Amino acid sequence: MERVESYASFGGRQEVWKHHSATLNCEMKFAVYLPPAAETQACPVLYWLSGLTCTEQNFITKAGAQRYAAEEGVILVAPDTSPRGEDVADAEGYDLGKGAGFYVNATRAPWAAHYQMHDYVVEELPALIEANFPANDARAISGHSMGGHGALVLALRNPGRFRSVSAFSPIVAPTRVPWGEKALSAYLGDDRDTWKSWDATELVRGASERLLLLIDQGEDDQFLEEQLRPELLVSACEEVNHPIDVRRRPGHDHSYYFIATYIGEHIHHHARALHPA
Ligand SMILES: N[C@@H](CCC(=O)N[C@@H](CS)C(=O)NCC(=O)O)C(=O)O
Repeated sequence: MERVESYASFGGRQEVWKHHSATLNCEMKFAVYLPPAAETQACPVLYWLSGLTCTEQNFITKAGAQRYAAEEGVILVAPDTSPRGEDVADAEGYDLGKGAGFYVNATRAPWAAHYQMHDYVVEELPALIEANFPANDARAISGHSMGGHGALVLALRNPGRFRSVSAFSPIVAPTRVPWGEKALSAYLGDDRDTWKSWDATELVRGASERLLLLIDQGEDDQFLEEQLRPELLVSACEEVNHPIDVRRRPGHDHSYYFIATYIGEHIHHHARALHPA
């Protein structure tokens, strides 16, 4: 593992590391923000999953999250959004292949050789963070758009693994919208039954844990009606009495300007779960 960037930030450090991922079978970068509290004690970790086209850079350069993580004593970890490298399969378009791993474990060629983002984010990355940084095993997860889908699905698939979950502008029903249908058919094949275990609106129906789903959604988001459709998750939650809090924000779009406006509220929400009284 090698540190490739390091900056002072709000009394702590913003770093970027690269390492060989055994799960993804390639070299990966991830960003880690260490709050000042991490100099003297082990801190809990909030994992952030970015959206389509992003790398580990978008969140750390645009969301302004470091100020809140410093105040709350929370480590932030932001992985890349797909495996990377010349021998990693890719496709035309920004919504499949590199930059579009969808946080699933692919089962189909040519994707399965590297596209195992679920296992990377749930298993390999936390093990690496908890062994090499001043991190304890209290974990939370959040993300944006494709990464909001990732946060919801990873939390719902892995009860007990995360103490809290939230999302900005998530793709809540990938089995029913164009971005999701394109990615899931490529990574998993044409049998739509196999897609359901990667869809938050399906998973919530069988959830064994009642983790509150905190969601922020801009009402002027250009992807709201075709790709995101938060009302589908709200109905599924109502059917099974699963707690959900969707905060609709007038005037906000899909961008990091929206995320930066409300990220403090999300980090506060996670900090309350991560630092039990
Ligand atoms: N219109 C965009 C669609 C992709 C997009 O909006 N990506 C969002 C996540 S779904 C994002 O975070 N983009 C990078 C950024 O804003 O920094 C494009 O073609 O690049």
